[in-house]
Amino acid sequence: MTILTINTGSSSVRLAAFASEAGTPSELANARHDLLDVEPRIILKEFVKTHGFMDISVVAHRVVHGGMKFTASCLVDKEVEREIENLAALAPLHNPVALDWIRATREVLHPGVAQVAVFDTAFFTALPEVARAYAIPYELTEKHGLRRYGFHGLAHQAMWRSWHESQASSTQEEKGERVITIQLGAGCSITASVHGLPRDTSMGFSPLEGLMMATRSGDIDPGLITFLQRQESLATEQLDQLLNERSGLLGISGISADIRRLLESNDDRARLAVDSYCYRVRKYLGAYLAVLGGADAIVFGGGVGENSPAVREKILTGMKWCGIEIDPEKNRCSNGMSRISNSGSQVEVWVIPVNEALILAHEAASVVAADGDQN
Ligand SMILES: Nc1ncnc2c1ncn2[C@@H]1O[C@H](COP(=O)(O)OP(=O)(O)O)[C@@H](O)[C@H]1O
Ligand SMILES: CC(=O)OP(=O)(O)O
Ligand SMILES: [Mg+2]
Repeated sequence: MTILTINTGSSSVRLAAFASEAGTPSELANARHDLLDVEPRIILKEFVKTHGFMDISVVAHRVVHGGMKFTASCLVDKEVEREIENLAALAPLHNPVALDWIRATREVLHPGVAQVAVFDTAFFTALPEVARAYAIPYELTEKHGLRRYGFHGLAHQAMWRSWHESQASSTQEEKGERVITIQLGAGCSITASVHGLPRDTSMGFSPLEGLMMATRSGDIDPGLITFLQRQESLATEQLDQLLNERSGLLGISGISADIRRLLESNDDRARLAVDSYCYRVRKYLGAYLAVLGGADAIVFGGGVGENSPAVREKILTGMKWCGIEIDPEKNRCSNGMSRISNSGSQVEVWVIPVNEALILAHEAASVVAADGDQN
């Protein structure tokens, strides 16, 4: 069986194909495209043709917001599509794009191909109630399903699994399993987990809350929103756009959403943007150390987390007091999966390439198998 996985992020789309028989899916090919100017039909046709994949039997799509209804992966039908569409306003950078790819897949591949939706939110379904609740009137919470949903579920799961596998081969005594995973891509979030189960996470009801991101604000005082609404006479759509597309690194710097450009710049606002970005991660890290009562490992992933030693260093410098010490040389030279803490660090610090595609492939295989058992 050949599985195609499609991961639509806010700045990129990643395609991968896997061969899957009884065991672990093994990757055959992958491709990454910037989301700007991408036409799903053309990309899909090209990917299938280039690699000669004529036998794709299932396609797994990452869908960022699954709301209350989707707590596990499922086959996509008209009803599921409608629900993903209904949630589009809460994940405007993601759900509409995922829908585009679902529709393009139906057109480009043969009609019998099964499509599976794998939700970023599903991993956080069992988040403890204290971490989930918003302090607003409870009737509204119940009426609208207002909770911290949490996002980047595939990414945090992928980082945790890779870290856990690395421990299995370790000869040391059994390690604790309090892990803080930090996903820094175009979207950014941080999750505290124990034995692979999330205890808290920074993204909330929508993927806007928490850390500062490329173009998203992350945490801001809700009072600021009502102030701007009044003073700037902003309509709801304009506010959505301001907070999702014109804020974060881009908003503060006024130069770029790409942290590489800001790190190279001498501009004061570029520096402020990078400093605020790293400061926010450090602040959350402190909070999650308190939530977990310390940590056994910290893991960095995502386009920034995997590739920017400068950002990792800014976040973690001066944390020896709580047992975190990175090795500057290991940090600078990290390549692929690597441990960048020094030997005296009580908390291990890792850089781990985030393999969301493998999680997608596993989910696709199990949904198809469960469907086969039912029929
Ligand atoms: N070498 C690098 N140093 C710093 N940031 C990088 C580097 N390479 C890529 N990035 C950043 O990674 C981000 C994209 O990360 P990615 O995880 O692919 O995003 P997405 O959230 O779309 O999945 C971009 O904003 C880019 O600035
Ligand atoms: C949820 C989210 O922000 O995802 P991404 O970082 O891939 O845009
Ligand atoms: Mg991503």
